[in-house]
Amino acid sequence: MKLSIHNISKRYNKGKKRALDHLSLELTPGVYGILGPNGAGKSTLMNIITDNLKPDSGQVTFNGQNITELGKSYRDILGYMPQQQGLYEDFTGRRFLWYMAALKGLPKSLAEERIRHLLQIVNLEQDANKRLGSYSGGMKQRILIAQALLNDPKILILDEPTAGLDPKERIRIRNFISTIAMNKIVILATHVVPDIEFIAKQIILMKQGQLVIQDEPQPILNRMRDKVFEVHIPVEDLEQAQRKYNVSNILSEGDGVSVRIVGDECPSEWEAQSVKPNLEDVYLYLFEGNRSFPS
Ligand SMILES: Nc1ncnc2c1ncn2[C@@H]1O[C@H](COP(=O)(O)OP(=O)(O)OP(=O)(O)O)[C@@H](O)[C@H]1O
Repeated sequence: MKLSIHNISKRYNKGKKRALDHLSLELTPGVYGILGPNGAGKSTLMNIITDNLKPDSGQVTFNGQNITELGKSYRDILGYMPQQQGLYEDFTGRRFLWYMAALKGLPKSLAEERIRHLLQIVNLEQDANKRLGSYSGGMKQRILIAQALLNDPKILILDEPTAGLDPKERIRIRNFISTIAMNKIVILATHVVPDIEFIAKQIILMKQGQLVIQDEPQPILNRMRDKVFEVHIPVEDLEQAQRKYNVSNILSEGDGVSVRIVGDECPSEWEAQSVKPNLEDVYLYLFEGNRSFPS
């Protein structure tokens, strides 16, 4: 199973605003984490992959066939969880799933079985008859994931699935995504960087409509070796450190602060220690520091 994005470009505002610029990707089963600052083109890409938006040039193919030509048979294998908005607050969780199953054209008997199964999977059986308006943020995210899974999709697209959740719910949703990812192409766009570091087979980093990097987490982290440092400094020096360096984290420690710095050069003002990079450091290095990896 392969989803290919071939050289896609897209502009808005009569060509004035460039959203995607000759983007190409190859996706096979597994979780892909899409990361990029606001305006990088993530939503535009997802809208094109879901065939809700036409690119100006380039094409998306599923197993070699153009998705536009596949039409309904492509939509039948697609599951999409949009960002949380416009939930039917008066619907119960169960009624919402029935409604979405009808929109997707699922036969009644199949819908009944899927809804029962999915309510169990997302752990909302007990709350299925409560109004969505009374659901917590995490419960709403879970019912949205459940609706995306109604047709047992081969391609699952999740837009910010953990937005606004507390850490416990985030971990739960993250683990849940891992377990349902088997034999599916899962595309997950998020600003919550640590969420994908642990579950993504590959990370896709985008900036200004272009692909910065598509690779497994470890090789990306390896490229950050000797670019992340920790210094222990007095509080008075913090402002100087923030002015001069890309600071990724500050931790109050005793009578000073421990500061995590991302950059090409080891800070010389203080005694610095090189530390193990994480994906947040990569994000900061590429996007806040406006740098690129040497090829
Ligand atoms: N309908 C539209 N009309 C005009 N410009 C648009 C439209 N949709 C997106 N854009 C612009 O295209 C660029 C890419 O936007 P897109 O929403 O795809 O990025 P994103 O990475 O999803 O951003 P975010 O993280 O903020 O959701 C941005 O500069 C945005 O302002």
